[in-house]
Amino acid sequence: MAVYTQVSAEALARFLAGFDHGELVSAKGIAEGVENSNYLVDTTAGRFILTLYEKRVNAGDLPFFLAMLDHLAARGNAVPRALPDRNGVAIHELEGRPACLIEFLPGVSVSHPTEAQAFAAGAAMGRMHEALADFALVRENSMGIDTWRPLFERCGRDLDGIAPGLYDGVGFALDDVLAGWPGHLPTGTIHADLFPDNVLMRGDTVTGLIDFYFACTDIRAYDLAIMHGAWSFDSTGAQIYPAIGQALIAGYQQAFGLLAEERAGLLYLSKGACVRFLLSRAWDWLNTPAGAMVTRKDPLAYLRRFKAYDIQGTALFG
Ligand SMILES: Nc1ncnc2c1ncn2[C@@H]1O[C@H](COP(=O)(O)OP(=O)(O)OP(=O)(O)O)[C@@H](O)[C@H]1O
Ligand SMILES: N[C@@H](CCO)C(=O)O
Repeated sequence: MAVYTQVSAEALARFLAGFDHGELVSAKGIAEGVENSNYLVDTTAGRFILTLYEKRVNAGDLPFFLAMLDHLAARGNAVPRALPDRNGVAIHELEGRPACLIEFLPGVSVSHPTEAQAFAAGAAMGRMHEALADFALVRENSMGIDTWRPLFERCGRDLDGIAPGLYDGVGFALDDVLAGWPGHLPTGTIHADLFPDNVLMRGDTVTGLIDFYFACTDIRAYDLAIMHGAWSFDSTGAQIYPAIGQALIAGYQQAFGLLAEERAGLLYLSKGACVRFLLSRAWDWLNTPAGAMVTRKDPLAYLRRFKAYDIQGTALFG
């Protein structure tokens, strides 16, 4: 359960008093997620999400994320905006952490997406990229390709404590990805973490894209590659569902389009996404603070994905 920071009822009631969104009725920590502390807050005026930003979110980046959400919402994308208080301020401090009160969106995230759901989610990413084509702000990817070797070296031989041979396995994957990376592809503003748990759906309809706190400026097709790895495998990474990946790509292509060179680059972008999530999960596995109510995610699930991409190759993206 991702609640790193506890919020007292008194502090939350005082916080809400600054907004025109009713008085506190109830609040409970949300089980999903690993990055930030999230609470579901009911007030006399409705339902909201309270997010306290933790270790990986730099407070200085919040204006970028909130501007991106406003930009997308203004163009009809279903994304949650951070709500301003009576003074027009959206970024606050609560229990010593940066905090925002955020619109609640309906829908649930699916654990086993169907092809129709994958098509709809790919199309939602395509519409998001379309809407972001004229978004002017830039944010470097804090988990981008240049950070992978330094993070690998910081994890070092401790990786072998997670699984024997993991240090060599990650080293091989990293060398392969750095050699094949299609760094020439078009860039844009990307979500960079659009896993199934960050897409809210009702049936086959996308009702919300959430969790924009890795959003950045990077290769646009890398966003689709991240999605491919997250959606078209089971959670252990042992089982691949190629038709789900094809549906994602088809939905994206229909909504936004995909250049032939972007399609050709998807294999190495997807392998790169495996290295990125393998490393962040391994780092968290080795460094999760004692007492945090959070379920660590399995790094090995991304080594298995990497191996599947390595064996099956470009046929997966044809
Ligand atoms: N705006 C929203 N509307 C409805 N539910 C939301 C909203 N924001 C977050 N949630 C719920 O809270 C959960 C955790 O949110 P979120 O994914 O942002 O957390 P996180 O810790 O940043 O997660 P992650 O591990 O994906 O980075 C979501 O899975 C969803 O159930
Ligand atoms: N989506 C990420 C967690 C957020 O970085 C993962 O599954 O590893």
